[in-house]
Formats: sequence, structure tokens, C-alpha cells
Amino acid sequence: MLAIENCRLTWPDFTADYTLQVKEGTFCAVVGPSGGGKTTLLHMIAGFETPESGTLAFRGRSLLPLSPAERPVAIVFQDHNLFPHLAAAENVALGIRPSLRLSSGDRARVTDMLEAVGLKGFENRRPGEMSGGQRQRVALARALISGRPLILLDEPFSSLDPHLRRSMVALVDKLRREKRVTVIMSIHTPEDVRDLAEQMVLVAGGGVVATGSPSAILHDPSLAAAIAAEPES
Ligand SMILES: Nc1ncnc2c1ncn2[C@@H]1O[C@H](COP(=O)(O)OP(=O)(O)OP(=O)(O)O)[C@@H](O)[C@H]1O
Repeated sequence: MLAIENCRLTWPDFTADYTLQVKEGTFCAVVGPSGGGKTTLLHMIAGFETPESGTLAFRGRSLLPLSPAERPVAIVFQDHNLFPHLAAAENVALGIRPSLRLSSGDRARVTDMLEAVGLKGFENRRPGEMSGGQRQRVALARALISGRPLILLDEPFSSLDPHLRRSMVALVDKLRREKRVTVIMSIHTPEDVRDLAEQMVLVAGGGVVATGSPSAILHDPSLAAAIAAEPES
């Protein structure tokens, strides 16, 4: 279980206070209006933002004393954060060996992971030689190969066309099951995750406004205004 209780962050123009529980192994989608606090929530779980108060624990252990590198968390950013001068295999290998001194076992794991995300044969391609969807597959592979049980994805597919976006969400869901990880993904287009996410969290005004099954959230008339505030990317 990921348990977040009254985690508060204050900036001059924005106050956030998050309370949320996510069961392990779940596909959890975070939706809500632009500027509502989705990215801030993910950054806080990853350790890039530190709450002034509250508790944040995974498997009963507080994450707050841990640096981002020490947390059981891997994050995929919207802009993928790949190193442009490194090949796909090296970018993925950074998830297990930041030094890039790879054993033959490491190389085999990288090849297997690239195959799992549908990039067999792309080992030597650099990010600039791949499409947006392929780059996000590399970023996903790097997050998954780390073996960290909590995978955060911050609007990872919003630059992709709707068809590709949906197939990437389906890939994330398939890999979540295979690798038995917990996925928390923020997304601007709730309909893309309606059939696959088990938990949907509506974040607005710096807090969790509602959480439940996607159909419960998306069919609740009192939440429609906040959800409809979402621009189609
Ligand atoms: N380091 C910071 N310092 C000050 N304000 C910040 C900081 N980080 C985020 N904010 C503010 O927090 C608010 C929430 O931002 P956040 O990026 O979490 O929203 P979001 O829901 O992810 O939006 P979007 O859907 O547009 O990505 C915004 O008003 C933003 O300006």
C-alpha cells in the first residue's frame, strides 16, 4: 500500500494537501484540471518535493527520510528525459547501472526489456532517430528495468496521437501485470484509461477531490465540471 496522509506543500500561489491510498499492484490514473496539482503529487511521491507535514509511506515504511534515488520509485516524464547521445540500450541500462559498466547478464536484461516494450532491434538507435512513441517506450523500459515496485508516469503520452496513446496505455497495463508493479499515471484524457485503470484519482485545487473506479468518477455529475475542464491534448 502507498499511503499518503495530509501531505502539505505551500508555495506563494498554491497550497496542496494530499490524502490518498493506492493498493499495491494497482493501475491508478490521476486526472484533473491543468494546474490542479497532479505533477506536484507525483513529484512528492518521487521525492522531488518535500511536504512540510503529513506522512507518506510505502509498504508501511516512511519514504520521507529517503532521497529520490533511495525510494522504491521510478518515474517517466512527459519529455522522456533520455540522453540524446546514448543509444536506446544505454539509456535503458542507466536504470540498472548508472556507470554503464555492464555485465553480459545486464546486457541480456536490457535486450529483454527492449523486447518487452516492443523495441526489439532498436538497441543502437539514439533518441533522435526514434519516434515520440518509441522514445517513451525506451523511457518506460528504463523505469521498469530498475526493478522498483512503484512506477510513476507524468502525462507520458500526451504528445502522441489518440490511437498511439491508447496502445501505450495498454502496454503499460500489460507490463504492470507481468512485472507486478504499481503504476500511478497522470493523464489529461481520462477516457484513455477508463477501461484499464482500477483506481481513478481526481486532483484539483491541490488536493484529492475524489477517488474510486473510473466509471464511478467519470459518471459522477458533481465531478463533471472539474473533469470537463481538461483540454484534449
Ligand atoms: N516549485 C514550485 N514553486 C511554486 N509553485 C509551484 C511549484 N511547482 C508547482 N507549482 C504550482 O503548483 C500548481 C500545481 O502544478 P502542477 O504542475 O502540479 O499541476 P498539474 O495538475 O500537473 O498541471 P498540468 O496538468 O498543467 O501539468 C501550479 O499552480 C504551479 O504553478
